[in-house]
Amino acid sequence: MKIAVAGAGGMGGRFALCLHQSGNDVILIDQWQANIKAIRKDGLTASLNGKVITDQIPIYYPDEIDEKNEKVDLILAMVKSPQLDQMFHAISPIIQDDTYVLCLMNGIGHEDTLSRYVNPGHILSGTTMWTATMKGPGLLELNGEGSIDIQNIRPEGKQAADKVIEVLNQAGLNARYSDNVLASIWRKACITGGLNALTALLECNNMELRSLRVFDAIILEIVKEYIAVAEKEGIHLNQTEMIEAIQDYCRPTVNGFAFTSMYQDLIQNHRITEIEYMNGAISRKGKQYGIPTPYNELLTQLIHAKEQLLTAF
Ligand SMILES: NC(=O)C1=CN([C@@H]2O[C@H](COP(=O)(O)OP(=O)(O)OC[C@H]3O[C@@H](n4cnc5c(N)ncnc54)[C@H](OP(=O)(O)O)[C@@H]3O)[C@@H](O)[C@H]2O)C=CC1
Ligand SMILES: CC(C)(CO)C(=O)C(=O)O
Repeated sequence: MKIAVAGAGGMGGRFALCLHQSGNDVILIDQWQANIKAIRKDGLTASLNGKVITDQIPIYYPDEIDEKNEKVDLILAMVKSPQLDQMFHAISPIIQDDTYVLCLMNGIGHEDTLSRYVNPGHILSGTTMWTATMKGPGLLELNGEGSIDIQNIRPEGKQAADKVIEVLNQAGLNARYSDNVLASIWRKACITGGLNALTALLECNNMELRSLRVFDAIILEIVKEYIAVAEKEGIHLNQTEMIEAIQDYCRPTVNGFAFTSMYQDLIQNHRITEIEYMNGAISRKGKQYGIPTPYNELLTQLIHAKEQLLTAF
């Protein structure tokens, strides 16, 4: 399959590497100059569960992409949420009638952005529990295990979803079909809502967060707010299941030693975060439905305050 991975960060790099190594024709698209330079010069290098591998994968700036140089079967959307619209606007020349798009990014509402550029019948949506850390330009640290849940957002996309799952599984990415991907997206959003902002504010990894005496009490309130808002959107989240999923994720044998993507953005790289697509979305939707969401609102405000202190934002 010919696949363009839009966003050559940690996660885009992980998926590109696995898909390329399993025999697909893969290109990367990114706009981080140092990253592009490094990958063009030395290839994409990853420490994959301790084993170092390097692979040569073509990489382009978005404005180098036009309809004549690259016709792709699938675009994997793996940028940070605030960049999605800009990226798809820039690469719209390669989005043709038979192109499919798979979005595995964190956050709520990306299908609406993608629908501006792609026929909704060609959008596949999903979540992933794989993780990745960008150690520097062209350099990835990939630890632990993960999975991918996917569904077509319109019935006509089912055949494409099955084909993409097959390709992802050939690449060892542990993908499966979800009958209710919106619920999977909300479940994942609730996990990131519990972990990401707190780890960035407290500057700790998942396991350290889990060890704090206040952890259970705060997580309970965040999760309750997610559940109340999700219910209004017709999505049922189970409180015990969500809390156990968050606790489980922090175990040393799962992803306890990992740093969340928000920690990486804000604390390591001093970049603005995806908070508006995570706890911020709950706070906005809470207002819309008349549901109080004080924990998610405060977390959103505190992350914005920290963005103001640490970034040029
Ligand atoms: N990392 C993780 O463990 C997980 C992440 N996700 C989600 O996957 C999506 C992609 O995330 P992820 O791969 O982590 O994103 P990264 O931050 O690793 O990369 C995203 C983009 O940010 C830019 N960038 C990254 N690092 C730097 C830097 N140091 N300096 C300048 N620019 C930089 C690059 O493009 P540009 O220059 O165009 O900004 C890059 O394409 C997000 O929605 C995230 O929430 C989901 C599960 C786990
Ligand atoms: C790994 C996980 C699930 C942690 O919340 C995540 O998606 C992230 O870091 O953004």
